Amino acid sequence: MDKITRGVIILVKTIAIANQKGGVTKTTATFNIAAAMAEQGKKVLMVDLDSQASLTISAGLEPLDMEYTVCDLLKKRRVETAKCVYKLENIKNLSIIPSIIDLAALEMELQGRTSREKILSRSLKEIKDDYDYIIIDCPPQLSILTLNALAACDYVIIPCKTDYLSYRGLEQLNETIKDVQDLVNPAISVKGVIATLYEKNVKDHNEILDMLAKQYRIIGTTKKTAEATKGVYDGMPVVLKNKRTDIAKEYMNIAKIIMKEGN
Ligand SMILES: Nc1ncnc2c1ncn2[C@@H]1O[C@H](COP(=O)(O)OP(=O)(O)OP(=O)(O)O)[C@@H](O)[C@H]1O
Repeated sequence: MDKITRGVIILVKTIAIANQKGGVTKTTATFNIAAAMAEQGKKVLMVDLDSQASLTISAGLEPLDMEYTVCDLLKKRRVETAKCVYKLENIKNLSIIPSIIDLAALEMELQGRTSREKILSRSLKEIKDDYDYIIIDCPPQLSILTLNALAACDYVIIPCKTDYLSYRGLEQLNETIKDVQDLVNPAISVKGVIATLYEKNVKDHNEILDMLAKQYRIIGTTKKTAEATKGVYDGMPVVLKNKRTDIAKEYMNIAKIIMKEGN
C-alpha cells in the first residue's frame, strides 16, 4: 500500500464508505469527505460503485455521456484503469471513476468469474500511486460489488442513521467485514462510524447515538439539514459550497481526522 516518492514513503489509503442500508448518506459522505481532502491539497479519487450513479451525478457528470465508467474496469475485457478516471473541472485535486445503470446487469456477470471479489482491487492497483486517497462509494446491498470494495480497501467508514433499525443493521455489516478479513483482505479494519441524519430533538436519536458510541468509534455526527444538499445542482458538495454551515464543518472535521491518522 505504500508509494515511494524521492525516498519518502507515503501511505496510500483506500477507504470504502459502506452500509447495506439505503439512504444513510453514503454518497453525501463520500463526496464531502473527498472534496474536503482535495481542498486540503490531497489528490483524491472517488469511485462510484453504485448503479444509481448518485455520486457521478452529484459531481456534475452525466453517466450516459461518459465514454468509460466503472463497468469498464469490472468486465472481462476491461480497459486501462486510467481511461476511466475523470478529473472534476470545478474541484481541484478531485477525480472520479463514474458509474452507470449498466452496473446492475454487470453484477450478475461478475458472479461467474474467478476471484470475483478481487476484480476492483486489481484495477485500482494500476493507478493507486497517483493518489493520496481513493474513496469508494458502495451500493446499498452486501453484494459482490460491496465485497469488491471491501477487498480493495484499507479501511471502512460506516455512515449509520441514528435510528434503531440502522443500528441493528450494523451487526450484519460487521459480520461481513469479519468474513472479508478472514478470507480475502486481512488488513481491513473499521475506521469508525458517522452517525447521520441526527435530530437533536428526537429522543430515540439521542438514545441510539449513545448506543452507537458505546459499541463503535464515532468519527462524526451529521445533523439532518436541508443545507446538506443545496449544492447538488451545480456539482458542489456543501463542504465547499457553504463552508460556514455546521454540516460543512462536521465533514471537514471528519476529513481531518482521517488525514491526521492516515499519513
Ligand atoms: N445531512 C443531511 N440532511 C438531510 N438530508 C441529507 C443529508 N445528507 C444527505 N441527505 C439526503 O439524503 C438522501 C440520501 O443520501 P445519500 O444519497 O447520500 O445516501 P446513500 O446512503 O448513498 O443512499 P443509497 O443507499 O440510496 O445510495 C439524499 O436525498 C441526500 O441528498
